[in-house]
Amino acid sequence: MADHIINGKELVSDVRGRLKEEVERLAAEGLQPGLAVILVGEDPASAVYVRNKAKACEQVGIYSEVHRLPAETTQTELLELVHKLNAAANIHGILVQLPLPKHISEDAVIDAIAVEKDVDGFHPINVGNLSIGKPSLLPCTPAGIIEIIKRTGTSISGKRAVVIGRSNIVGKPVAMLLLRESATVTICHSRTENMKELCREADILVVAIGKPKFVTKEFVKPGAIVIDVGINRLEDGKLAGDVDFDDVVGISGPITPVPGVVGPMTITMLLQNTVQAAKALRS
Ligand SMILES: Nc1nc2c(c(=O)[nH]1)N[C@@H](CN(C=O)c1ccc(C(=O)N[C@@H](CCC(=O)O)C(=O)O)cc1)CN2
Ligand SMILES: [Mg+2]
Repeated sequence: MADHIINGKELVSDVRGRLKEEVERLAAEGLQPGLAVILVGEDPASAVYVRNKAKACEQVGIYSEVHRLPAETTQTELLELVHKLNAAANIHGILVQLPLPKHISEDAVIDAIAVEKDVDGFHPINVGNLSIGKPSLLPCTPAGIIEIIKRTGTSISGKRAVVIGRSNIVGKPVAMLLLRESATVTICHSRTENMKELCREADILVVAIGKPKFVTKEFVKPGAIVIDVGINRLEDGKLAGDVDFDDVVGISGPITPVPGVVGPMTITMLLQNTVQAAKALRS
């Protein structure tokens, strides 16, 4: 593999190794971080992500419990479970896997999670704290993206960063985090005019638009770091990112393949948030 293809296995095992050591130190002090994950319904992709989260917890020594609820679960029943977990002393992080079935309001459920246990960083108070630069639990995919960029040795301060996508889970928070690192940030979306030209100015290009192979080499400034957040299942069953990797790899600087980097790093940041929440709740 070309040396500018970012190696997710190496990155993830390094960060998880560090977290495992920290969890061991906390255990010696009598604290075991605990995560509760709630999965409603039978979405197969969500089931895989939840299984991977539980496995990752086990790997680093975090206690985890998965609450698998039927698709017909009412919003009231789900909120009751969230309230119970908010009060549970052995649980420091609560995560409700998204998407939820249509009859449940995601906003109502996220609002019900105790702010200090919101290890997804989706609660409006955590989102607000991120935007005004106060310490908070950060959303996992955006936090992972910053970690990936830093670990390639790319400096962010003063650089032009373009984010394609304006979702609440990825596009907006990653733009806020890049701004916090003193990048000059542009957010592009479906209505953006001259998107290729804007992207070609980017030293850092983050793509989270949900369209397979949308970004081709015409979008990329030579040497730019390219972070692909897309996970698109193609008709042949293969996964594709939002970046046309084969087209872009010859011109970009460090680039993330899909699968293998952003997804596993997202789960790693969830572990990190759970440890952070456990330490904050203890003190
Ligand atoms: N409550 C949340 N729900 C969702 C989130 C989230 O951060 N919190 N993000 C996504 C799903 N997600 C985590 O929950 C997630 C998606 C993908 C991966 C991952 O490891 N992807 C692999 C490919 C996996 C595959 O084969 O399908 C990769 O990129 O290498 C991890 C987590 C929406 N919901
Ligand atoms: Mg809904």
